Amino acid sequence: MPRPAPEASGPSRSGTVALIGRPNVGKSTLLNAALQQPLSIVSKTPQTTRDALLGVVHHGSAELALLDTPGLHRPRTQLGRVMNEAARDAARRADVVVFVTDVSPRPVKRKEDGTPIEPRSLLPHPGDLVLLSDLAPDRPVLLVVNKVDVLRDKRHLLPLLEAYGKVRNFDAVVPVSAQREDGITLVLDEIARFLPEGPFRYGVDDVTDKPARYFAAEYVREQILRATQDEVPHAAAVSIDRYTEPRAPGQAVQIDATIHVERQGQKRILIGTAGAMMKRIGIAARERIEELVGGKVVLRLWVAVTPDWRESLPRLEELGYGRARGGATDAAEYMIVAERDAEADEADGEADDEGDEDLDAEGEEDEDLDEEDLDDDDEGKLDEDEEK
Ligand SMILES: Nc1nc2c(ncn2[C@@H]2O[C@H](COP(=O)(O)OP(=O)(O)OP(=O)(O)O)[C@@H](O)[C@H]2O)c(=O)[nH]1
Repeated sequence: MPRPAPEASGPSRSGTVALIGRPNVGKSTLLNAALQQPLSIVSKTPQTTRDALLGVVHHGSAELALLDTPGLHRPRTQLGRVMNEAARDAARRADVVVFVTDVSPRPVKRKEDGTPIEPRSLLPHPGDLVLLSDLAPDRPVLLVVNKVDVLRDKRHLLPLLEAYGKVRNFDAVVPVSAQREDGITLVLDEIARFLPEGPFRYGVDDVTDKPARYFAAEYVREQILRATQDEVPHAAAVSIDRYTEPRAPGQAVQIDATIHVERQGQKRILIGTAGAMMKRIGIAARERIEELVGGKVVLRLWVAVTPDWRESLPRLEELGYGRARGGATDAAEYMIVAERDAEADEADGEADDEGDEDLDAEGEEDEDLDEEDLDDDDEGKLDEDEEK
């Protein structure tokens, strides 16, 4: 159900708002809830978001330019460093910073015999303490504590909020469930209070500044994240080789895209037996892109092995990380066509049943990360080469 917009009152306010936090805490889900549309891709795999994504929300007399950002983490690749820098850059540019965390239970410290040193309680995440120690000292910072729906005993919430309050004097603290869209209006109200007075910079119907081809690549990647596990989601990138608008009404948008992976084994997994995995990914991605563009799409997917693309700055540039997404590719080796025709529609039905499976509902963390979340084992430091 659409959220009722508050009455516009007082002078207009407008500004940039960075959603910052560790991977997987729900920043993209929060952006989507604020926009009331699933613009940003969401998955249970940490480090889903790879670059800053703008979503514009008009809320009463305020215009909020919300920037979803990659989760800040301990980087092990150039890609990780570029992602962290995108998040830090957004925080530097923002008028207001929204620091997002979640209430996932943390492991407790134990004695040698295994007995817990302290009762199992919710504590601020150690990674958050690192990130908050130098976050935007000179501008409003709001704390959003997400995923409160997972708390069976809501009495744990207040001590947790109090504990975060001791870490930093937040300008506002709002517990939410972004997934259930609970508390979102309050978050927007609080942000609006801290925005500078000024005219709106976007049209009332503007949602983002990225072109449809950017989302075409992201929605293919989203399906890869949902369909694969272990190292494949982290090793996959998508480039758009061709994006052609329809020449006449009723015709389809034509998209050619290449999925880059780093090794032959990952390519085999992605293709699947007789191309089944690729077909499933292609169909689901095409449907998502069709919703975005509001018309028919023909999507052709290739898979290419592009060794060590995550370590190569020129490759990252080509793939659009660290700047506006674009980029043609070379050496495509495999093609699957997922296009809307009678045969494909038939296949859609079958793929849908599988696709409806909500992988996100598992709420599990991916153990096979090749880049680390800032977790309890961290010594409270990012990599030496990573300026904070
Ligand atoms: N239970 C519950 N799960 C949530 C909530 N919000 C997000 N999630 C889930 O948490 C996971 C991560 O959500 P994202 O929105 O992708 O998190 P993110 O912070 O953008 O992640 P990165 O891209 O890694 O930075 C997904 O499986 C979401 O469905 C919530 O309010 N409650």
